[in-house]
Amino acid sequence: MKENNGMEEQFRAIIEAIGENPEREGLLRTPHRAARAMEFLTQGYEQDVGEIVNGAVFESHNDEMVIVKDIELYSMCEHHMLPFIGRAHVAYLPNGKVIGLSKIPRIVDMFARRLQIQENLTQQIGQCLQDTIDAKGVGVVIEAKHLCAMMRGVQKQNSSMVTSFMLGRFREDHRTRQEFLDLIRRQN
Ligand SMILES: Nc1nc2c(ncn2[C@@H]2O[C@H](COP(=O)(O)OP(=O)(O)OP(=O)(O)O)[C@@H](O)[C@H]2O)c(=O)[nH]1
Ligand SMILES: [Zn+2]
Repeated sequence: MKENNGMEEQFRAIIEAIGENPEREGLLRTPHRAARAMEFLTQGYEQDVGEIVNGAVFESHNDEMVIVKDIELYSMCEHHMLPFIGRAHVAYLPNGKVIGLSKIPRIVDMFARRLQIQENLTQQIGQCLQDTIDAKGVGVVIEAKHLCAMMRGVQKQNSSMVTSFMLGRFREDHRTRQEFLDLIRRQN
């Protein structure tokens, strides 16, 4: 964790700028808490994929599609610094190698814990997985709700954004893409 990088003072200034009193009891430790929270929510900048994957790439002759679906996703939009929240579905076709199951949600979190737009987040997850296991194809779909469009702005509570990124066989072969989309739509 970064120490004393000025964030606490900046949060104190924001509290003052909105007309609140940073000295009142309930807000005394808020700059500290908010800075810690922001550091957590942006810790993806400090992480790298080598550390996260930690060598958990295994040889396998299985060449059927692997899907990890319904990965909870919490990120922050880079335009308003408000959360967007949803689910990521990640699939790949192995090419002699598979990745440790837990590593896919870890890769999702590494990119989600940065300031993002959903399209770039989707692409970065897919490209990172491809670079790590050299798969025959990779597919990523993210469905998310953006608080910047719910709490403020257009104030639409029921719309969500769906983005996808397909590489290799998922891009070239519509049956592979369809199989992925069908499997993530199923309830179980
Ligand atoms: N494509 C994309 N747009 C996003 C994402 N997150 C937020 N936005 C949009 O970014 C845009 C920024 O538009 P601006 O007009 O510069 O900002 P604004 O005045 O706050 O816009 P409104 O949200 O429409 O009030 C808005 O349309 C947001 O809905 C995202 O992940 N992807
Ligand atoms: Zn936004």
